[in-house]
Amino acid sequence: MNVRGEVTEVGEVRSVSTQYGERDVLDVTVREDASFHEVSLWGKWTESAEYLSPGMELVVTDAEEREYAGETEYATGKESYVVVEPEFLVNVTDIREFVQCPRQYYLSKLQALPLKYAVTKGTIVHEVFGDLLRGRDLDDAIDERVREAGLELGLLDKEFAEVREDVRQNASAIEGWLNQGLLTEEDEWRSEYTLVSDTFGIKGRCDAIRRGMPVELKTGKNTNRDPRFHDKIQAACYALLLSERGVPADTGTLLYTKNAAMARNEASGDLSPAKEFSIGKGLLEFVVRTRNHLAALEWSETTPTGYEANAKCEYCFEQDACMVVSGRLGQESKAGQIGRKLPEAEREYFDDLYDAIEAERREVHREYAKLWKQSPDERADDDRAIVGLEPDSREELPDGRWRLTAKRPSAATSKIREGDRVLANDGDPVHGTAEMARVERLDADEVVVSTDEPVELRRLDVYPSDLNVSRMLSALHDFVLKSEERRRDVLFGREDPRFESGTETFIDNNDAQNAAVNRALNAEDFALVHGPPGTGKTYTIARIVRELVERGERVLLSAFTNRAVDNALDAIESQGFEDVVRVGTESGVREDMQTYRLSKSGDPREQAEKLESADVVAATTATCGSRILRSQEFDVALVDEASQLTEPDTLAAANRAERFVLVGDHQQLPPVVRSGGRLSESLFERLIEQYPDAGVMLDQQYRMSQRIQAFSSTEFYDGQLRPATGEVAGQSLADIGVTGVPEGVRFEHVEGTDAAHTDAREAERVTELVEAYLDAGVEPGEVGVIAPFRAQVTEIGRRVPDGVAVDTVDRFQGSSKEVIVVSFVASDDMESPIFEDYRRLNVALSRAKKAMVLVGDADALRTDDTYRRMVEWASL
Ligand SMILES: Nc1ncnc2c1ncn2[C@@H]1O[C@H](COP(=O)(O)OP(=O)(O)OP(=O)(O)O)[C@@H](O)[C@H]1O
Repeated sequence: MNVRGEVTEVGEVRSVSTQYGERDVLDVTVREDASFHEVSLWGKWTESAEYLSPGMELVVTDAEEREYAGETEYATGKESYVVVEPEFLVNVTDIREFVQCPRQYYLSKLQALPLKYAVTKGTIVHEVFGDLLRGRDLDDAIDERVREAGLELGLLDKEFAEVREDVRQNASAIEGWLNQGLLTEEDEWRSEYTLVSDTFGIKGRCDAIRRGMPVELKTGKNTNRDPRFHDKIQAACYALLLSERGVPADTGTLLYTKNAAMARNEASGDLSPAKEFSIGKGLLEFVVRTRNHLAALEWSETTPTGYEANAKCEYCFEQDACMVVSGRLGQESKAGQIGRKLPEAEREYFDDLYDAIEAERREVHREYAKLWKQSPDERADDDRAIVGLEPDSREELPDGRWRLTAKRPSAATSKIREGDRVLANDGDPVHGTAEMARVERLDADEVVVSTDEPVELRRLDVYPSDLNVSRMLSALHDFVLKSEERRRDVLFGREDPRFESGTETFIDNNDAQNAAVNRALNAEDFALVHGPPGTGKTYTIARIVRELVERGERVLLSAFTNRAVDNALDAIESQGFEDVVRVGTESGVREDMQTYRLSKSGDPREQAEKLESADVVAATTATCGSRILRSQEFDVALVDEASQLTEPDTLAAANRAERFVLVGDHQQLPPVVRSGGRLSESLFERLIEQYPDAGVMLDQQYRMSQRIQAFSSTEFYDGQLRPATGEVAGQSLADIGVTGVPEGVRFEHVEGTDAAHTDAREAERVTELVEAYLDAGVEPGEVGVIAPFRAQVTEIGRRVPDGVAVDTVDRFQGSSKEVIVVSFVASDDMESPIFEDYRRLNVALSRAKKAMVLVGDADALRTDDTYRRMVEWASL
């Protein structure tokens, strides 16, 4: 049986004589639910004494059980593994690096892979390998895969023909091996296999499985008889995960594709590309112990020094980088330190944000653990999965991928959207078969996804990825260790931001907007544009971009969401400016902006030229951290929705440019982070508080009637917000031909219940109100309903007619409607916060143009000061 629980006590390692001689043993107490277990860890498992501490989670698999003095005791047996913090899912590639050197693992985490030919080529060769296994023609596969990497190759100054030849040499080795008769008809192949283990706390994607055994591809050479040790480790990880699924994988194969590509006379060693080795329990235990060590370092937030493993720094090609990082950040490292130590403030800042980012990563892992901790129904209720699918058809596509279709008996709500990358699976995403998939279509009664390999499509799961977390870390690294001193002086408050003087007229009907454009153009370091709801942020951004380009500057235009990036492009386009390149995935970019989208695939030179010559490049901040955009430099980075971005996310864009302009509103939604803490404050908010003079607030709004905007203006903008024109102020439903229904703002009292997150009675009332507006002639697309909880959104969604948008505040930010109904989910007290914080309330109350109805329990709402003022205002 497996023992799994929280460590409450760790003993001392003792040596005892047993029938096998002297052996070490470590006693640990583990709490599993309400009971405490004494567990003895024997032999090498005692190593964990060095890092095991109370509070950690521990698993002992196949523990031996015995009764002693009326108590059940457990001990590790021959088959056992001991796993520390299994919920922290360590990537197989990280274990491999950690074995090479823990410090290298740390550095890779910080620095992110740059654009490098070896990396791009490696990816292409892996893809061609998968294609060959799927039975594709070698030449076709090479042609297509090289083309697909066209943009990266072009930026690396590579020609199509040259890369083709290079890849061919590597791929021929594989093909030769596949054809060597080594493989018989019985060979069962499967390429790219996603494996996750909730017991061992490991996840990864194996290059291929042959007869149930792992095969790993390496695009390097190795003339020794044996595979390299760290390569073996990687294959052993997969073997461990496979054996957990009942496949006793005792052999691993490493394919070194460069081996056959070398001239025969070059080396005297073993030139066969494939090297097999046997995988014994000892190696698997080593893998688990290494993984434990890594997880424990992460748990205790300790920076590796390199001493943990017996790393040989003098042979390491990362030695210099390692010494610089440790020198500047004042870290202990086996390689030693060079470089000047950064000022204390910067080191503290680095440490604080590093910890915050890693805390966020742990939250992502916790989210991941819900894949097995929650039942399918719980996941569906939580909107994290679409369950109960019935596999319908599967079709192999010309490129060897698969299109899978399934029927969807119930169209429950979920976070999954078309274009998302999800985990498609047979009903059990962890122990069954699961494949990464792209959602092609999501209808009420059918789903269509595409995958590399077919699966029985019974369920789709949200796939929590820590890619964004990794990108935050490299943005932090780039800022602290690579940015200009001047930038750090300003952002760390040692110098004030500077502005050139001079004012010109760019916008003649709005003074604040004009001041904002001037501030942005005059900024030598950065400028801030504070834009409350509907004040023309996008309009102002478009004007700034156009003017910068006219002055010969290269601009990076970025925002948190694809939607905001596309909106800004739209505004730029409507100013008659079209020299723009949009970087993003096909599914992320809006249909009418596809013409600006730069495809990653194509002729290397042409694609690179398009990017490098573009005056304006537009992408989300997440994409700003990609290999492609990290190869580009700009004069100015202009970031919209900056108040919704974490500081490192904003830096990802700012790092790419000499100056930056942030546009946002810290009185609306803050950054969305799971862990809270330091990441919930945006750089925008920090800077506007530190340097109010660097910002300009847009004070005229083009959206709400006078009556609607009043509360938001007094509560959140010191009463400074005002309607831009008389028409905006005095607008009424009559302007759109609707009469006989209430305008302005109204409060509807509904008696509260003690139900926490839904209220059916209130949903009924909301529906009646919506119907009254529709009956009076308001188009469904012009009516919106906002509720604080998803459960209430579902409750209302199933009642109101199609076409009426019903959603949470987060989904409404940035949009507006003629009529808005806000459901406060009447409850009889204010125990659970309604809109989490007042900023969400501000967003909810500033979406309507002409009519807004607030529905809730007035007595309960009145117990909070802000809500009391709101009820009074709405009941006027
Ligand atoms: N100076 C201006 N003169 C005329 N119309 C303007 C001006 N500035 C903005 N507008 C108009 O006001 C409307 C709102 O502007 P915009 O979409 O730029 O606002 P926003 O602040 O980005 O909105 P949100 O709060 O939703 O992000 C648009 O229709 C825009 O054309």
